Amino acid sequence: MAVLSLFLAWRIKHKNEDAVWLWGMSVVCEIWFAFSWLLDQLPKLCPINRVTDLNVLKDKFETPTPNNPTGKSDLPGIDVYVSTADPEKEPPLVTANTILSILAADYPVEKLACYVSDDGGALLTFEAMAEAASFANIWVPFCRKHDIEPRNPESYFNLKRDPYKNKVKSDFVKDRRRVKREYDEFKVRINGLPESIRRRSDAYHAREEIKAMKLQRQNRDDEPVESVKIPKATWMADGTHWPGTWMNPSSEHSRGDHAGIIQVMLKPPSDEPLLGTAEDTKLIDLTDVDIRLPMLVYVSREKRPGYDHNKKAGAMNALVRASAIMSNGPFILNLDCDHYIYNSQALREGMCFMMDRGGDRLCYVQFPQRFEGIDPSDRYANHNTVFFDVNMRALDGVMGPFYVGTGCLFRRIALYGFDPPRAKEHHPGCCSCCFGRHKKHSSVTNTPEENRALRMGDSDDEEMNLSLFPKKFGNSTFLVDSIPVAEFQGRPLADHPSVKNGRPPGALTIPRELLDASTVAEAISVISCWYEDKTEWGQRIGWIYGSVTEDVVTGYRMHNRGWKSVYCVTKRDAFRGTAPINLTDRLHQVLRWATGSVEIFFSRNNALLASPKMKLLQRIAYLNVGIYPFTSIFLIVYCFLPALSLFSGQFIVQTLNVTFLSYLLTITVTLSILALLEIKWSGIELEEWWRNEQFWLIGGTSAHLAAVLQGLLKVIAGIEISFTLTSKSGGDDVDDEFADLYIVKWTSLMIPPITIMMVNLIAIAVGLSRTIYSVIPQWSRLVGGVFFSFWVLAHLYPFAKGLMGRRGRTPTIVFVWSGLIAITISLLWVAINPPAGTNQIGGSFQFP
Ligand SMILES: O=c1ccn([C@@H]2O[C@H](COP(=O)(O)OP(=O)(O)O[C@H]3O[C@H](CO)[C@@H](O)[C@H](O)[C@H]3O)[C@@H](O)[C@H]2O)c(=O)[nH]1
Ligand SMILES: [Mn+2]
Repeated sequence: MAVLSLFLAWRIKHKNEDAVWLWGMSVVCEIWFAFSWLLDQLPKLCPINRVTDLNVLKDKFETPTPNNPTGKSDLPGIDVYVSTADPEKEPPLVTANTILSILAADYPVEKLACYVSDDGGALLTFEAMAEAASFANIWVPFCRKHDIEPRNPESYFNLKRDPYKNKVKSDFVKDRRRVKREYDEFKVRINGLPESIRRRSDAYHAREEIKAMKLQRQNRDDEPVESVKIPKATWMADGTHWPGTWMNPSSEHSRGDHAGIIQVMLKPPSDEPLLGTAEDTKLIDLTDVDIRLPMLVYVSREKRPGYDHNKKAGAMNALVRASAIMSNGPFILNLDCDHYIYNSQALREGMCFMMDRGGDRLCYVQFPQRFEGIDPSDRYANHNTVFFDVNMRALDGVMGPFYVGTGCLFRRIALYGFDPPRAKEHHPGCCSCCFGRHKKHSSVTNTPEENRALRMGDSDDEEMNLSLFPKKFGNSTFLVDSIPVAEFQGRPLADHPSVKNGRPPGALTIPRELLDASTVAEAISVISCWYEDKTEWGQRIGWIYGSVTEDVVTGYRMHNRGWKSVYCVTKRDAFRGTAPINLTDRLHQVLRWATGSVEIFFSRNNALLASPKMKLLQRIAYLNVGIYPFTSIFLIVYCFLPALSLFSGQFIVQTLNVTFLSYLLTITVTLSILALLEIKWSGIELEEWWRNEQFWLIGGTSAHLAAVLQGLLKVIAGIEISFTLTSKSGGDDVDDEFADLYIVKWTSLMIPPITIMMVNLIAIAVGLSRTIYSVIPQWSRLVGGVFFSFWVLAHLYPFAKGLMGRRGRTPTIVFVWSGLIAITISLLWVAINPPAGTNQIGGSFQFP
């Protein structure tokens, strides 16, 4: 920081009189870079590491005591939410596998409930989920019997390592073979679903048409028969109409509007273990294996024209309400449809923090996102390790990591907009980060039982006011009654007023008889599209609306109330998902994230407006999230500078003197040391770090600029921003796993980086030829420009590779456009500033 400020001061004082424009542009950019570097560095000042101890959790909650002689688990309930939106981009097989990994998770079955949100309302997804529910009957007990990992069948059966290692049970070989065969059949059924739904629907449709025609003939015997038009529909196997969309939401037959649908696919299990027998399935012997399955519910919220559905945030809020009525787990795990549970103990790991001493002040436990199916060289920095293993982990030492949309375990009352307990006792302002405390052991400890009223609202004195609940949460009394008004360690206390009404609030398990038709009907009413009208859903309650990165805002709101979050890095990855490895898809993903950031920047959720409960460093971290896309403007200018300097024969400084060079050297050396430190601390590799640098420039010059423009359009012209889903590959093609990497799809996002590359290449050529053909070649003048040009090009190398495709098949349009632009710029330059101009050949750019 010291060297940087001295350097900037020197730069400002020492104008390049020969090229003031070049000097001015570069100094402005450098000041911005220094500022954005600070925003990125400061939140890393108090890094910590955390470790969990699952045995302590077991000791405390699952060991027999005099009060609990059987040692029946006393862990709190968890509702798991899985979001999917389009069966074409998100293959139902992928979602089905995720569901199976959740149903098989190592957590007390009666405490676990799984909700699938299908924003497409597609029959295809619905039937795939039903198939998964049925396959779970063999898959889940098999996993329990043989301790299978991971519990996602597709990944498990594709494991490269020896499946028989460490397996002791004698019938493992036989069981595995049988389950594998079942899984293959399951896959065939899932993959055959689109065809069978189409055929079935066509058949029903034809039948209906004939019926209608007959009817018409009977009624009007003498009139000629006209053809009967019946709107096409999707038919379910039992011969009833599917109330959702036709085949899939993006098809021409539907605009995605549909009724609200809830289907309980697996009923809540019995409270006591249900041990299997040898005959339970004719396939494998399940003697002494618990064969119960967690509850599974399919939910598709209602969609109607004229309503803003608020993308994923809207879908999640519908689930929050429906699940409050159906199982009301005090904790909520959120997963994208492609993120499955890779470590069956993951839920317990998260619970370690939630149930720890002081854990009641945690709003969520975020797990790092880990990815599969990425090309070995990770060309576009998809693993994002610098973010997940440096920034997020470091932030854990302040108020906690951001919420990143998936792999996050929430406390339900934090989502409801309540304040953390003991909010008043906490002293804001003081940053309690400390440098000595490097290891925090998380063990589960007793806290004195206390009975706390929960607080809500911006003013500190606003006590809980029950009469305001319907206004905030909407009109469902079921829902309002399910809200705990007092809690202990995330669990509602038994003295909740609604107990008197006969419904156990926040019941850890719902008794079977409670999940009756009226409960489901109530749950359907809270997923209707008008339910949120004039309530605080999306404003202060639940997932927050108004940004395509709903995740960041939602977490921000909680930190803003004084909640803390925790980052849970497990030895064995907790969850794993997929990421787009195609350049275009990746750029669009980065574009969405950056646009979301710009939306946040121009909203009331800008970190500059944060509450005093937000710690300074945390605020800086959030400010950084909102501001980073704007760096693109300066980055693009800076990438053209070396070229401009080559064309003009000028440089950003008047002379390459000792002071300038030693500043440059010191800054480079300190930055390298810093990078080394981060690499050492986080355990990432140098290559990953370098990929991150490269993609920072690629994204910075393309997607981030577009995001700034889009964001400005939204602010100025009110143009809404859509959510472009990233396609998830089915992972089915074994021969060419990374085919996606080589597909070249044109997008206008590519124009700026291509232009930068071309201009820099031409500039090197121009500079080189001018030096060669000049009377007295001044090689030293060339060096600076060429060096920095190469530096820019080195960063853009993965991008260039991406344009080449596999066999160098790049759309000609790419070359035509970029060639044209590059030539125009060069010509323009030559016209303004002829290269042979004598006025510049002086000592202006020489080594001293
Ligand atoms: O209208 C919508 C749009 C999206 N989704 C779901 O949102 C998830 C994320 O979409 P994806 O295209 O996979 O986005 P990614 O860029 O991979 O996701 C990251 O970034 C998003 C914010 O931009 C977060 O919502 C995600 O959780 C986070 O993983 C998927 O499960 C979708 O099914 C919906 O349910 N409804
Ligand atoms: Mn995703």
